[in-house]
Amino acid sequence: MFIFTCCALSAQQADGQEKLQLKHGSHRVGKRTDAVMAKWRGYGLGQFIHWGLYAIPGGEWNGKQYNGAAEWIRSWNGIPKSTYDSLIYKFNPVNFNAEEWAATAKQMGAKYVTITTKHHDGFCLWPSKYTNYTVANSPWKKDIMKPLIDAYDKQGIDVILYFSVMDWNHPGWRYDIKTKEDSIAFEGFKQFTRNQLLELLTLYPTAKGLWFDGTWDKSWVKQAAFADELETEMRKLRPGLIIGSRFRADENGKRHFDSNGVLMGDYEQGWERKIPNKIEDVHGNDWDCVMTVPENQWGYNKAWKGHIKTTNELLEMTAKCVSLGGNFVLNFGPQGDGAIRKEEKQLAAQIGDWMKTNNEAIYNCEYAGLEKQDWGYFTKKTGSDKLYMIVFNVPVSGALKVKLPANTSIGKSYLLAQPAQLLNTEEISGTEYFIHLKNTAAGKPFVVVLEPNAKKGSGNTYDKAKT
Ligand SMILES: C[C@@H]1O/C(=N\OC(=O)Nc2ccccc2)[C@@H](O)[C@H](O)[C@@H]1O
Repeated sequence: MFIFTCCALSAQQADGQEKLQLKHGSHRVGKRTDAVMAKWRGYGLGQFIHWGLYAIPGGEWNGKQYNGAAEWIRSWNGIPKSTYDSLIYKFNPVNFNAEEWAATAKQMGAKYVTITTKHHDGFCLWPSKYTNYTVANSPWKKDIMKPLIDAYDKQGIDVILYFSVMDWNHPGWRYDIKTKEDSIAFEGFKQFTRNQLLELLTLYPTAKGLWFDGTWDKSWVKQAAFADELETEMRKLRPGLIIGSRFRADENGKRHFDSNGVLMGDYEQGWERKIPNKIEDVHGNDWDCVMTVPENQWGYNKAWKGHIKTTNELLEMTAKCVSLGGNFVLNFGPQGDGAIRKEEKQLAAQIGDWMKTNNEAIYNCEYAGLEKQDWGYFTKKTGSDKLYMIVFNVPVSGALKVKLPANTSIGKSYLLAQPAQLLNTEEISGTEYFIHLKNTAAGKPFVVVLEPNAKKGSGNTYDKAKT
């Protein structure tokens, strides 16, 4: 007698776990090992750009503030949908300057940028031939994506294209497929989606990846086979293309991780406005965290409310992400006229100031595998033993505790900003040390470099307490 599990054939796995044989699950276990993904892994810091028609109202309509995220204002019952949709006739960003945007990202120290090509409202920042709802039919008329991609490429900042599958403007979009009519309409929508994605990859061949969004509704979750085939087609068209875990579900509707718990896509995209706390939380996968400056505003909002993150907070988020093997991506929401708001320009300048001195501890660094200490975060240079201590909390003692692996000692340590000034390191026990700071009134985060040595002899100098 054959016993079929509810959703798929199962096979005994080497470790005894019941592994489902999936047709549309993940096609790879473990991290990608190619050079394109290795470069992505080392980016450290990125920029997100949310820009579109929603930047024109900026979270306000007829003097009333929309309480949600500004880029979702079309979903507010305070605006007739057709009225929002006619914003296309007001899209004329006279202060848009692609070189300025790219220069701001360069100043901040971003190594990659994710730019909205089309958000949930369906308005395309490129002249797509598959819909009229594009820049081509706005007063602006011109392609926005090409000058942006060219400007970022010129700055050496890699471009990832954000694409919302959910498209409120397209007549074929459905939240779920319940009737025959839904099914027919959604088949047309799927072809439209495929056409636009192949169009983007063809028009902008230097784009390194696609950042998918709007893929949580049942209509798309039910398209495991179609999405799987489309992902394969896009990867064939653009070898090395980076696609995250948010694009598609497996045949059981599992998103981000398939029914066997294996990551879908090339990196985990679930870290939206949240950061893992410990290395176990990332399950050995690549990942990045995308973060807003206010609590939850991606598109431009005239009136930022609540807590606005400070430079030091954002630097600490960057350090924490890199210390746990990920990248940190900070969102910018340019104004409807195309200018970047002054608060974001200030943040870019201040973060950039710090990165100018300390980026060695961020770029091409990874999880150091050391016990977290209260003073801040460890990172390790990929392919080297060099360790960095990114210090946010200087202890009153001025002594930074470090626990190294057995048979490792500290060769030398110094402030990254003052490499000639060696710091006094004191061995507490076989693997524990204090790094004694000369100046404990830093006032802003700083980096201590540790150059470890293989330890002569073995183990502890002092016997463990007999308890
Ligand atoms: C980066 C952000 O991504 C989004 N949504 O991300 C989600 O993950 N949404 C979500 C998460 C859990 C359940 C349902 C939706 C968008 O709606 C938002 O406007 C912004 O572009």
